[in-house]
Amino acid sequence: MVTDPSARAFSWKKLTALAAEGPPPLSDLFDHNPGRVAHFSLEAAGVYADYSKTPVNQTILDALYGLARACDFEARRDAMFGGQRINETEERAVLHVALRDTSDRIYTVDGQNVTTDIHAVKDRMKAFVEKVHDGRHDGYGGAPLDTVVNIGIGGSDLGPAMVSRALDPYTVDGRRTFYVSNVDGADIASVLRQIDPERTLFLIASKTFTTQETMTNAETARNWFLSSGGNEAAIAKHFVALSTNEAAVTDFGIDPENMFAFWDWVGGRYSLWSAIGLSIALQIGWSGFEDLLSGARGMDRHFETMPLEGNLPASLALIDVWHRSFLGYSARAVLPYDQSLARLPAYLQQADMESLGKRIDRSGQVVDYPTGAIVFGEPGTNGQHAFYQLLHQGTDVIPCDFIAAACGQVEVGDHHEKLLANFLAQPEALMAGRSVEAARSEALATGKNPETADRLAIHRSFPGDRPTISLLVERLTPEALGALLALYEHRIFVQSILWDINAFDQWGVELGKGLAKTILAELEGEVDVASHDPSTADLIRRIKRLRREGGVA
Ligand SMILES: O=P(O)(O)OC[C@H]1O[C@](O)(CO)[C@@H](O)[C@@H]1O
Repeated sequence: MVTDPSARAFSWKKLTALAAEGPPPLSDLFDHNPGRVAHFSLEAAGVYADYSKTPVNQTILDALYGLARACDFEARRDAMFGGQRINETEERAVLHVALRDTSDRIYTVDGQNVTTDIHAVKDRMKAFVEKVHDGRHDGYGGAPLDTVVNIGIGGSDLGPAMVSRALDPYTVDGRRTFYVSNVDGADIASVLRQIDPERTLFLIASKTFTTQETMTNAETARNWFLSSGGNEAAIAKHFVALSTNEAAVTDFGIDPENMFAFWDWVGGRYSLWSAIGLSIALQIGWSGFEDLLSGARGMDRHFETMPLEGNLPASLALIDVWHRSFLGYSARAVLPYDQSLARLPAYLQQADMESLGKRIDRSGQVVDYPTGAIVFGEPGTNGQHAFYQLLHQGTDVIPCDFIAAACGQVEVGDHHEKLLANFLAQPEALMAGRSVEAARSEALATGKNPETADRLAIHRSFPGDRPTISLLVERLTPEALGALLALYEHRIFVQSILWDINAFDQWGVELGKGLAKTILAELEGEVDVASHDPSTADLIRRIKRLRREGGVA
């Protein structure tokens, strides 16, 4: 589907040849060019990225830029901002960028202005947040609605839940926000135990309003509300829908007046900027939510206007593709040195892996190169005491994103300096490593006898040469967070351009969903289970028996 496949093939071949020479050792790169940081770092919208500790030199970077051009980077980027239906398998435009644009620019899809609709919903959201905050919209008994429970899953949960946690210090006094996602009843049960129905606003967040987990939890919340003092008339005050599907919202029993809409051109995993972000706005106030949007807008402007060579999301994406498709690194760790970003890895798992976990290209052909990497992570320093052993000494090379804010949202004693010291030390250690000889000397220096030092040296050595990208903001404000998230969104999009895959569909989630429906009927009834493979059939029978014996079925 790229306009000039031969140019793409030429660039791909060139990069394959460069990779075959072996990635340049990081220490050599710094030895040859001590000023390398200035050439291999960029700043945009308050986010600084140092990618000098990745195995790229100017020749490799130029070849990657060449590949991006051959893949129509600019045209594809412009097609997104232009509202073209670049999500080809769902025949949808991809315009989450329009949600955060406060300028007077008009975005269109098929010639239809979508900006007016965006403003209309935002105006309603703002008015609603203000009414809840000042008590004009109160609970059925006249108490303030100071508790929000967002019920959603995937993009209708991960983005808002991650932002809500990240911006906790910006919470309007006295407000509490909970997120329920899992169909496991334990999830909603633990939230219901902590809330008062008279003070709680339930946001039922679902793009389709058909998702099994969300509808089940919404039903449970409604039953609990009705059995805990609320009545049918009070539902209108306490239940709000965030969705694209008005018919399903009405069927569920929520008045369309209590629905905040968004549109099919907002992908689920790109939806926190839409009505799906209502829980964030209720938590931090409307102006805080606008600051989040405006930070993202800053990154959008940079991404849309900056030529390839200075373009931060594009440059990081090129390195990702170099790592994944040419050097064969199959995973990437996301390591925020910031406890408030504890849910960022989970959010990025959906954003990245649901977008890039594809093996069919845009022309319907099976690709012959690796695409999306496995994304995982934990906040530093916790991860250091868990899986960093493998990052430092394991057999796989796993590129890492290290993320930090120079100033803590909360500065307690010297905690933040200690956090930052670790944020700086780990990438240095991953790059520098330690030779067997240095490990032996260190063992001797710590009092080991020569025989023990000899024996342990190899175990205490580190291969080094492990790539990292360091991302730094001044402080994790709503603006900075918005910019950081938009950076990741565009980085994912650019990778998809280079791989010629659709970053905006998710057919891979359908098969298991469908089968679960069939199995549910079998678990709940006396239906024959012979239609499954022998292993699944045996598990179903075994579970039914255990549930009978356990007294729950
Ligand atoms: O918002 P909905 O329609 O309930 O969907 C939730 C999630 O389910 C998916 O469709 C598949 O997991 C995601 O893309 C989406 O974010």
